[in-house]
Amino acid sequence: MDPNDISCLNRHFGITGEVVFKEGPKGQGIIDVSNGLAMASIALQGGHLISWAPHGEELVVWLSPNARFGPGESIRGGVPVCWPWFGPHPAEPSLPAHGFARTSLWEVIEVQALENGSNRLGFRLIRSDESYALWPHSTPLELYMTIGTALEMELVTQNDGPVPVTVGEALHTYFQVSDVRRITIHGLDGCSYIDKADGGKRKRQSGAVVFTGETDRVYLESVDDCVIADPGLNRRIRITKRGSRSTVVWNPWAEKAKALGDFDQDGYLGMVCVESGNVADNVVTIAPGATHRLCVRYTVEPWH
Ligand SMILES: O=P(O)(O)OC[C@H]1O[C@@H](O)[C@H](O)[C@@H](O)[C@@H]1O
Repeated sequence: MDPNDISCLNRHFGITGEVVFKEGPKGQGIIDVSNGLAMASIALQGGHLISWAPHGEELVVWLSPNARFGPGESIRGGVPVCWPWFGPHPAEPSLPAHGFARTSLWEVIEVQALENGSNRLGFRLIRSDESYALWPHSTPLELYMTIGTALEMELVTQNDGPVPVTVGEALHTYFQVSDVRRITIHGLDGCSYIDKADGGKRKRQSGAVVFTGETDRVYLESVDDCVIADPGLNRRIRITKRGSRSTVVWNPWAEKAKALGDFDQDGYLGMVCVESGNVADNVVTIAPGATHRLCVRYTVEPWH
């Protein structure tokens, strides 16, 4: 099946009124999910979830109004899939930052209506000559999303090759917040981190994370739940994970956001990235024939 053919996708995988494939900005294939519990949208390029909110809740996942949707462009916001390396390539800095999964086309492999009212969607990364040139390994990659009161995402890397492969990865989730200067992030107290906004110095977190300027940190050996406490939106967002030993916390602040060019005026104040993955010291080596799973669950809790 042509992975871009909207009517074919609707015929094979659509669920009337619940899971609908459509043409989005710049002709990109988009899936709109609206069930009794939540709404979400996903771009087929990047296997990129671009919005999610349980019913009755403000958007949880943030998307820049200036996000670019062109072929091969990464979308500012949502949940970019960083794979098979995170940030700059470890040996070759001219290669695309965060790997190629977020700019590649993904094919749909399953859509299900679950008994609890959620929808489960499955995607497989489509490999191309270009991506084999960047990453000459046979490592099929699948992504599963369950859309309901909770959002669950599972990134599954299979090593089909004859040698071990080492993967860096993250679900680079952008969260909508009332004002990044007023939120706190809990669950990282005592973790050591690489401060990318301070020349890569190694530091240790003490207490909750607060934001007073550009923040770009890779927390290592971080396995506990992270909670974004947002008094302005009267809620806490809980991030629970398995198969992930790193958490990346990022806000570009004013100058960097301006330089990136796909944030709107003061847009950086309304977002924060809390990324679950395996990065830097925590990259994962997968033995031949083995499978690695990165699983993350997002829920919204009331303030009180
Ligand atoms: O602009 P990009 O490639 O989407 O990356 C955004 C940010 O992603 C974060 O994960 C990195 O830690 C930052 O260093 C980076 O600036």
